[in-house]
Amino acid sequence: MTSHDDSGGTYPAGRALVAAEAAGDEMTVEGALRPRTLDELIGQSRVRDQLGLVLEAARSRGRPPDHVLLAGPPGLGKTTLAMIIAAELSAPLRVTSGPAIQHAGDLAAILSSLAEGEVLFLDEIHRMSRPAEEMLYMAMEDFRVDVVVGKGPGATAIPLEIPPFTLVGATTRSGLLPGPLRDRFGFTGHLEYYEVDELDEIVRRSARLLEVQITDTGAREVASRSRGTPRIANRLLRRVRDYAQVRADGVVRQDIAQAALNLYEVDEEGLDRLDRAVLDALCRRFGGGPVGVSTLAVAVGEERETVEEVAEPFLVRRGYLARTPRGRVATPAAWRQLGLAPPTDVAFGQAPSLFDDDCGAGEGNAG
Ligand SMILES: Nc1ncnc2c1ncn2[C@@H]1O[C@H](COP(=O)(O)OP(=O)(O)OP(=O)(O)O)[C@@H](O)[C@H]1O
Repeated sequence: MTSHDDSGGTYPAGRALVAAEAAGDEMTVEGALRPRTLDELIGQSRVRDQLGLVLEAARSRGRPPDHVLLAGPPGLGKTTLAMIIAAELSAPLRVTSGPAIQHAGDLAAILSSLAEGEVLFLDEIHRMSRPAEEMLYMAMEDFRVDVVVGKGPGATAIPLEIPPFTLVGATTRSGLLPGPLRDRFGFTGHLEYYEVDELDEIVRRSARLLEVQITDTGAREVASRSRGTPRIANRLLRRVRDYAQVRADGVVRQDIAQAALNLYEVDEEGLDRLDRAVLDALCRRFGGGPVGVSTLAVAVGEERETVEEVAEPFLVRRGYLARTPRGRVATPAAWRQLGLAPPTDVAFGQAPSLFDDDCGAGEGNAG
């Protein structure tokens, strides 16, 4: 069984979704769990209200809305919102990402093939190449690009009209976007981490779609360990469901959720193996910092981006880690989390930096 997706595609529902789940098709499952309209979206009430107004005004004018920038940590719903924007406008959606656009020509090819009113979703927009970015400025403002033909002194720029479209850019690092690009978005939605109550609702909705039996306390347990992130909530739900099926009667009760999440090393606060490894390296190996994020990433055997975009925002939010101009610093709470006494001889954040390798651009996003 399939249901129609407002952007023209189909998505599995009911038994078909359960079958995709059973086949381990995570992308299909994740896609099918996405809310399809602003009304279906749980949480993010501020962005929902603001965006709702932008879209309604555009609809009443019969014109594409201003370009939209969605900023926030991974897994909070940027892709979901881009799909909702297209669906609410009854417009087709084209999906691409910054890393896929390395040359201005790549972007010109996409832009010139857009239909009037189409929504172009550009994920990880901060990772686009500079020449493509410059081409995008003109496209966003004037719905026109200059395609350069030839090289050297003989090169000529051929102006190319493009139909009015709406760009939806998504970024986990809005601080890295150049001012001229940021200024060309008429609306910026800052996605916030979700409250436990909202995640609770998301978990119960996903459980319904996946035909997982879950008790209220079971859902609460999953929600409270999901570190404010719907993608994590959905993932943990699938893991506790596995556990409930294999080790119990299939019903996700609180004790089952606790046992499963303990097995997967997700603690009561939602800290996982990577979070603990970061805190452990920071406190035990680097004396609480300050230490550069690249050094920290090497110490835990992860990519810098993963530490910076996945672990850090949550640790900062929980008050375990601070980003200072001199590097990352463990707070007294971090030491206590690891069962260690915070050092008393060094004022918080004032120690000389051990490895000031990367306190430049990336630090601009602190907080
Ligand atoms: N408000 C919400 N209500 C219900 N489910 C949500 C919500 N936001 C996100 N989700 C779920 O979380 C998953 C991740 O969302 P999405 O892919 O939109 O995040 P993202 O911010 O684009 O992440 P990334 O930046 O990593 O691409 C989706 O499968 C979707 O089902």
